[in-house]
Amino acid sequence: MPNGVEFEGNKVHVGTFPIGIDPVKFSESLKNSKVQERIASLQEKFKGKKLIVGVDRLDYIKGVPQKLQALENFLTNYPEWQGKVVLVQVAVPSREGVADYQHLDTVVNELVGKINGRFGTVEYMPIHYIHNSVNFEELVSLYSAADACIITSTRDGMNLVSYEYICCQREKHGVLILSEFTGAAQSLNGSIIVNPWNTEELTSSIYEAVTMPEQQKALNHDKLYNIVTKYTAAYWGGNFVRELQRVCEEFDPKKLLRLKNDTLVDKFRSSISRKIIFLDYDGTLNANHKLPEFSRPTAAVLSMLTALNSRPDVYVYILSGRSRYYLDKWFAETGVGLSAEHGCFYKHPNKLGPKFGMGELERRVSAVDLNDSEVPVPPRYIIEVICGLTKFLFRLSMTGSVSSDTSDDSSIDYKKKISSSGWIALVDEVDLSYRDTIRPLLQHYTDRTPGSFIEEKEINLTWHYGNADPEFGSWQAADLQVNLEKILSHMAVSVILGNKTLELRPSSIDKGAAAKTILKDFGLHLLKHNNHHQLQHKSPLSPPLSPNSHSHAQKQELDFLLCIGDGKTDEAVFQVLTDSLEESIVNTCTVGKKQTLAKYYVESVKDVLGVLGGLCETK
Ligand SMILES: O=P(O)(O)OC[C@H]1O[C@H](O[C@H]2O[C@H](CO)[C@@H](O)[C@H](O)[C@H]2O)[C@H](O)[C@@H](O)[C@@H]1O
Ligand SMILES: O=c1ccn([C@@H]2O[C@H](COP(=O)(O)OP(=O)(O)O)[C@@H](O)[C@H]2O)c(=O)[nH]1
Repeated sequence: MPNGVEFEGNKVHVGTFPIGIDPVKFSESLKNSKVQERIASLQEKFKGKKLIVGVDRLDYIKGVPQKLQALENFLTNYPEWQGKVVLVQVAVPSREGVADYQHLDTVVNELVGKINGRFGTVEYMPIHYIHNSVNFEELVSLYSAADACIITSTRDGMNLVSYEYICCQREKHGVLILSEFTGAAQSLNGSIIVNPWNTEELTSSIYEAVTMPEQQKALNHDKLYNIVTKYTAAYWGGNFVRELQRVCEEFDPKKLLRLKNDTLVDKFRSSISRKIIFLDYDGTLNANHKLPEFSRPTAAVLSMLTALNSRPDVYVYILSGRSRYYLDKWFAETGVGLSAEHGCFYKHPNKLGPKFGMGELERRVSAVDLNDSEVPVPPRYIIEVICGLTKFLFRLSMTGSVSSDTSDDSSIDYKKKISSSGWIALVDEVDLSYRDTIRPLLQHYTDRTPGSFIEEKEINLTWHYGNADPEFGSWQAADLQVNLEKILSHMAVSVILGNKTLELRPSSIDKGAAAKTILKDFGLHLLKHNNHHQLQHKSPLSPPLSPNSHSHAQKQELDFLLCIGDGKTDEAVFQVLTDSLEESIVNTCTVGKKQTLAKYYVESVKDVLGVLGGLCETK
């Protein structure tokens, strides 16, 4: 799940930072002679009785009436404890001008009167009610003298009283009864956790607290004390600041450099080896359109792509989430390389010829040529019925696969399926039935979100809500995402958040995998900075190289790479390029300032076209 949002170049990060107390302040105060005297006097006063303490603001979230009712129930159910259990309840006045709080005050007063009237005697008063704040020494003395502390909040962000009580119980090892609805309940393992709405459970917890054997109390206390003295207020502060620094370092828009056309052109001009250009499509080469099928490339884009790709040693690829259908339809005339459906399929630029990229081992195994009718296929939202045929043909393409059984070489990371139209499938035995599982849910949201629609590609499914009411569409998308993640938790399918889209694709493939495979098809010696993609090139034909010789060899094979993309899916490409290529070769660039793995940014699609135009003009 995402733990932050980005808005207009700022990042808002959400984390959990449980607050603590200053334990030293409490332990020091217990050494104070006045406090020691007060503790002794309280012990004397309640000698022979179990003293339970409650300390709350008189707020309706603190569950004070629930606590009193449980005490009444306890004294009723366990009459042998009448006269032997006392509750000292400190109720600090809060928001006294507000009607609800005034009502709560009345309810609590009546309950205290009722219980004291029912069980009280000349010698015994079950509830000592202090409707006031108490000073620190008195508070610490009460905490220390009490055999148990009871907290019954129905909602409470943290609740520090629980921490303070434990801190003052080094001697007695008193029992903590703690509502499950407090933040503290998440950490304070060793307390009796209760639901304050369940009077019977609360009643039993009081019984358990007053009868708990000493050994058990000591064990529980040790656990609790360790937590309270480790996760202190100082720890909280340090943790929070560290996290703040980490997030700021990770997301520092100042570190992101603006891509300078002149510098890039200089690098391009001085390149003497191969040059690769990876470009995303939607949002990079074309501003978004409300309907995907209308977002076709302009003549200017097509002519720049053609011009760049026809230069010797320049290889242009469009790495897109689009279907093969649209990519072929729109870019065939340019001859550029393509990757469709977020890495599921790719094809090399026409000028490299049909067999380019097939390694020695793969060449030995004949790739079954498919009928070209397999591609292009119109997308489902245009002609629904074709889907079944697509599925069938896709499975057919699998039969032309280079099976791992036929290869004893681990250097082939993906089984490539190649069609006569040049497309290579990186998806390996994808079980397309995931779409049948997901489709009804997408349809459910489509029916309820006017303007939304489902785009069916060969492998991926995309739910578009760009035409829906913006607020309602985003609301529905967030809801759908939660539901999808529940269903997909046991499936190898991922949800990607796009521009007004939710896309479903096989988890094993992304644009980064396609980029890496393309680089490997060029026979590049990829560096191994980390294992992000775990696809390491190990050609049986090339001897192992040291890291230095790798980067040297790499520069001879490729000395300029430009990659521009605007979306989250392009980040996977930036990651792969950063990990596997020599830094001086790579120019990664995102569109719009944001948190990114790219080194550079440009502001807009117009700027991207400016960058490409600059390269086209290079002599
Ligand atoms: O990887 P990309 O080339 O950026 O493709 C990503 C998706 O692009 C398309 O959707 C986006 O563009 C549409 C047309 O401008 C727009 O209506 C939609 O809101 C965008 O998300 C395409 O329809 C998807 O299949 C691609 O995965
Ligand atoms: O008479 C009193 C009783 C309690 N407290 C303090 O009030 C705080 C209550 O914090 P808690 O997180 O338990 O609840 P909140 O009132 O913030 O919801 C604790 O630090 C108590 O020591 C106080 O200052 N005076």
